[in-house]
Amino acid sequence: MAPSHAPQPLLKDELDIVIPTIRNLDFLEMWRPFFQPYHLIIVQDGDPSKTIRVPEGFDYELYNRNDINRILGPRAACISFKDSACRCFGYMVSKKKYIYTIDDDCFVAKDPSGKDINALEQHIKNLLSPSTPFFFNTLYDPYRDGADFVRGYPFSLREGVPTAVSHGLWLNIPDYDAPTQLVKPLERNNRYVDAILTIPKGTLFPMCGMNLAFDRELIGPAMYFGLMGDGQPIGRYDDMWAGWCTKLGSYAQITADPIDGSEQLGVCILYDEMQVITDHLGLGVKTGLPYIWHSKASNPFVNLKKEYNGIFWQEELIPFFQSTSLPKEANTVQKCYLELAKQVRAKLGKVDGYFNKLADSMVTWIEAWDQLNPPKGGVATANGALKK
Ligand SMILES: O=c1ccn([C@@H]2O[C@H](COP(=O)(O)OP(=O)(O)O[C@H]3O[C@@H](CO)[C@H](O)[C@H]3O)[C@@H](O)[C@H]2O)c(=O)[nH]1
Ligand SMILES: [Mn+2]
Repeated sequence: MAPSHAPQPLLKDELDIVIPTIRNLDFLEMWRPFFQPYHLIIVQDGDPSKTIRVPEGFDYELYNRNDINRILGPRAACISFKDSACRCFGYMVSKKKYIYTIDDDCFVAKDPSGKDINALEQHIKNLLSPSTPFFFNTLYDPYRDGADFVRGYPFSLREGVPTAVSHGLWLNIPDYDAPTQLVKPLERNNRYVDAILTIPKGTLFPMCGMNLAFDRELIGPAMYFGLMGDGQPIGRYDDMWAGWCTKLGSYAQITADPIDGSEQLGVCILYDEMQVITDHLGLGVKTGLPYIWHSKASNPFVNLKKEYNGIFWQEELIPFFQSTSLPKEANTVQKCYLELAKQVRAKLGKVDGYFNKLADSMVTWIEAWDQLNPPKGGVATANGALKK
């Protein structure tokens, strides 16, 4: 037990750590100094009859497929089986403001000085400091110690905007797709870049779920990791799908009512349960530090089988996301997401019938999210109805 004068770990009671696993949780021993004060939500994938041992001393809740089916009933169909996408169930059942998700083959990395990297602490700093999506700061994150806004950076934009997502990176095994893994089987990432960047507005990015944190109250309902894995024609695009939707969902382009003739930029953000589209404020997404040490290269041939449709379809998906805009009535994350599901069905259904199923799952996800996370003052009932 830490002495009472010891500083409390940042966001100790406001953050859950979500871990998808089809293996074991031995990796937690290495993370114990950093993770032990926090609550874990373990999503056990695969055979629910298998017992996953959680190392002593961790405060956790563990859900297997039987639990997911029991809690969500028919809506459980939107949670992937036999794919790391199952992790998003943990986002839904959490009651905390922040989420950190990490894979079970990711370990504590060392910085160039040889010091263990507390990835969780860095993610929290990233989320608690603003982002700068509207104007690029060439000296990287201006809010870090030892950095600032450079000359020519507009003072009107230096307040920055709330950060919704913190995307960490990986030393050793990088998150390459199967073709790249196949041609570069021995490549390891040994390059530690001491930088945190805000991803500019209107720019999509390939979000990896291996080492990721986000503000659940700002963007949680958009963090659906899609319908992947068992029974689906695609896998290992779970985090990519969520990243595209989330980045788009961060900016609800208001196509109506321009005030001064310019396009209003609006987002759906939650302020104290009030949902506000705010002009000129977006939600920031940061990438860069912290690094984790990724130890396991999954099998590139197995990955190729899972990914090939994603590699093919993404050439149509990216233009879809780049050209999508949301109506001004979409004034909550849930409404943004449901509008997006409509457009997925209308515009991607012709790419492949799978996208009709995915659009349905997106709607089911929001229904399940609202079932488990009723607005304050309402009580969720088993069938998802809201009891006042
Ligand atoms: O069927 C499954 C497979 C895996 N898991 C758990 O998910 C994570 C990631 O698994 P793994 O380390 O095998 O996969 P990678 O290729 O290294 O991961 C990258 O690809 C993404 C897949 O979408 C993933 O997010 C990336 O990090 C581990 O915790 C497995 O135990 C699972 O639950 N079910
Ligand atoms: Mn891995």
